[in-house]
Amino acid sequence: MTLAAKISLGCIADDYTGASDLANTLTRAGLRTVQTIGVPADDLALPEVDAVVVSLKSRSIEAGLAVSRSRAADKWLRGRGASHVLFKICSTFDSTDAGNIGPVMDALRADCGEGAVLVTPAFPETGRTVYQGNLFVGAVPLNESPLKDHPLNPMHDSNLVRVLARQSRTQIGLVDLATVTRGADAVRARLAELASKGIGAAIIDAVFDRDLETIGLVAAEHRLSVGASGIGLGLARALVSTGKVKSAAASGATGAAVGGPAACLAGSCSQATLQQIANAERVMPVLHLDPDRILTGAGEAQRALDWARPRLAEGPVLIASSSTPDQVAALQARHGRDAAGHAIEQTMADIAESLVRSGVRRLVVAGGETSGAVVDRLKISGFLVGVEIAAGVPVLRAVGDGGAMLLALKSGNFGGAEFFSDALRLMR
Ligand SMILES: Nc1ncnc2c1ncn2[C@@H]1O[C@H](COP(=O)(O)OP(=O)(O)O)[C@@H](O)[C@H]1O
Ligand SMILES: O=C(O)[C@@H](O)C(=O)COP(=O)(O)O
Repeated sequence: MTLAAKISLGCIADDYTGASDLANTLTRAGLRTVQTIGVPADDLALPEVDAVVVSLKSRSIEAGLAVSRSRAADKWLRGRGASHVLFKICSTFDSTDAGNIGPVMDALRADCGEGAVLVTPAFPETGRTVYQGNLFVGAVPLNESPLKDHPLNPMHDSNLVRVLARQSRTQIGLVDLATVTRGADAVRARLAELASKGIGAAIIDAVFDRDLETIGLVAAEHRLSVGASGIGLGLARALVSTGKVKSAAASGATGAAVGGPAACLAGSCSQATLQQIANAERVMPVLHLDPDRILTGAGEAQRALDWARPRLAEGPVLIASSSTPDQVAALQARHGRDAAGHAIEQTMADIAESLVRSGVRRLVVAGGETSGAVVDRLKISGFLVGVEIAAGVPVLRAVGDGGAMLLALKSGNFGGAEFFSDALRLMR
């Protein structure tokens, strides 16, 4: 990989949609940013950039593996000159008591010798705010939000000090909103106080972007932070305001139109995606996969391809495995949670691979794990960030040898009611 100058900000994202969300935020804040899939190969040619977001698919894997992959990414980023690394997690703190936020944070902290790490999933633009250590999704606490029904990591506790303490070996403190409101010096003093007590990480409250700017100023003086796109925004603005990065036009990559057939794949079962699929039915053909047939190996991918191929010449199609929480729970009771998730993800990857072989060059994928499985199968090595479709979701242009291709990787919870047609309109 040819990165001429040293990078100013290194990021490790625990899933691919999260990575594109962060890359979008950094780009819009003026940082020239590239998203890589995994730790880049040495021969990957990329333009000169300020920030690199290494995308891992480490959110829902065994904690030890998540740690080793994250450490490898961290080593690579620091080797390219990144003095600060942001570990990008989900704005809804998606994790279980086994990890992987705590174990990865502990390992990265030990590697860089950080005192107390600032942690916040706040991302006000998408309604994620943190107050007194409690995460709110819109107007409701995390444990009352649709995340309570997530297929892989249902979230039942909105108090992140408690949630992170269950996953981490270090004690977890709190930097409250009153302190953040007093400014960067107050945050610095509180963080030093926590570190002096041996507290290794602190959830920090943030409700507005200005809170994240304060947090970013302090975080940028440290080696490591943990959070979602909001803290990315704060870090990027801090790097620009302190002159460490010369702000580029916040445009994003353009490029020649790609054209050709377009398809959408949805594996997210979030409330937002279910609504987006229902709305897409009015404007494009939609095929609902039968999850039981996927689990019993009954040729569901082939059925989907036979359905899609003759329709592609007429316009975009959407193929969805998504079901309601009751249906997800019933399927998982019959087949097991991990087996169900894995089989459906791999079927989505099978379908994506065959669609691309059939000429599809514009692909919208809904769901973080689903996007990970699809992008891995397509062997894409990285993305340049294009225009924003919705908060947290940019158009992505694949880099590498696979030919011109545009993708949108949508976090299950993101996007407006007409997301699929909004995306396709911008993916030319
Ligand atoms: N009908 C279904 N029943 C059970 N699990 C499903 C179904 N459809 C998709 N899944 C699985 O649910 C998980 C959704 O996660 P993900 O793709 O990350 O979406 P999100 O972005 O909403 O978190 C994936 O593992 C996917 O394979
Ligand atoms: O921070 C966020 O909410 C997103 O960037 C993200 O990580 C979403 O994860 P998925 O919903 O699993 O796509």
